[in-house]
Amino acid sequence: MSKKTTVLLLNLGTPKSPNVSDVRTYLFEFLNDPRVIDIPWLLRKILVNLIIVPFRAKGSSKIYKQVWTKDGSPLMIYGEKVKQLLQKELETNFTVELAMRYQQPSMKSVLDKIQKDMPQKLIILPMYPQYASSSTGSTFQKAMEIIKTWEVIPEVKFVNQFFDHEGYLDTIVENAQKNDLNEFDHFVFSYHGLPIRQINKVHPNRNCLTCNCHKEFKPDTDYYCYRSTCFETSRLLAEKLAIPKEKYTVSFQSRLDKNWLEPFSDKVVEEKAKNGAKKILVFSPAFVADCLETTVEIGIEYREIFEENGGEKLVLVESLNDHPKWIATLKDLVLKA
Ligand SMILES: C=CC1=C(C)c2cc3[nH]c(cc4nc(cc5[nH]c(cc1n2)c(C)c5CCC(=O)O)C(CCC(=O)O)=C4C)c(C)c3C=C
Ligand SMILES: [Fe+2]
Ligand SMILES: [Fe+2]
Repeated sequence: MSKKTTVLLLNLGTPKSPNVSDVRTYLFEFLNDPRVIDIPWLLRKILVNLIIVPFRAKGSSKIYKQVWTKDGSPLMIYGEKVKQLLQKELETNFTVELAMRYQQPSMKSVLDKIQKDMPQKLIILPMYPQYASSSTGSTFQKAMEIIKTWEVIPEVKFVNQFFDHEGYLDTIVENAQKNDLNEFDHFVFSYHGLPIRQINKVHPNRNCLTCNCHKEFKPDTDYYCYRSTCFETSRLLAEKLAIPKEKYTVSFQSRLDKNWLEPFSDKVVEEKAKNGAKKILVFSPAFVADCLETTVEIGIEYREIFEENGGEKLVLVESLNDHPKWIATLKDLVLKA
């Protein structure tokens, strides 16, 4: 007999609307997460509530207005689509739910609903291909805080990451191949950045920036090192697309300050243009759906930087969104869990 199973898909979350007050509420919840701004409590309260949020809300709201569609935020729209498509793909003993780590639909409200439905098994699947404490780790912590209070705790499975899943990689490859790859002078794999101190917490006995975990992926020691898995994801994609080593760069975007992972994507794009690259293709493998960081940051801001510095064409590989191969990948991850 197959078990009654609930699949909980998760993503970061997005403001209720792009208006300044909703963006402020979203940033306030997001950045007060101790796994996101991982500094002592009092310092975080001062930094986030008196400096970052007040200074950032207006600018972020402007950017959210650029990404917003008549149906809302793309991250939410694709989340809902993926939930429905995955539900269709799975047997009737599976129920698929969607929640967001911050804002709505909240993890508490969706997990309350799941608790009432009493599944025998719960699969928690944050849609982040590479593990990071601030994304996947935070989502699991929140889920555990809620589930630990339940009278009946069902069998719970966590899907920690899937950067090396063939289906995930092949979906990106297929999207990239919608372009003529011979046309490009250079390829950039741009990942969401992280503070360096967070990366170093993963392997506290050595410095990630001076060790070789980006050159060679060693699962025994580096399985949860975000920097290492980002480089490994890029190597796997480059191999599938036959892109030679010297033709691609791995970089990190969306930094909040200078102590984040380097090289910074905006600087790479600028430098490539200054060094004569005319056409570049940018991948965003850390994001499974179109969002502010892809559509606006890469698609608009980096394109401008590239063109201002002598480049002609920056093309962004579209996100996995509702691609049938991505839905098949999620199905496989669920069935394997
Ligand atoms: C890939 C997964 C993500 C990790 C890891 C991550 C870490 C992280 N992010 C911030 C700060 C911000 N991120 C913002 C937006 C944003 N971040 C992710 C994903 C990861 N973040 C996504 C998918 C999005 C877009 C959401 C959308 O609705 O489109 C923002 C808000 C936008 C802005 O003001 O720039 C902030 C702020 C930190 C500090 C961090 C880890 C330390
Ligand atoms: Fe982020
Ligand atoms: Fe590392």
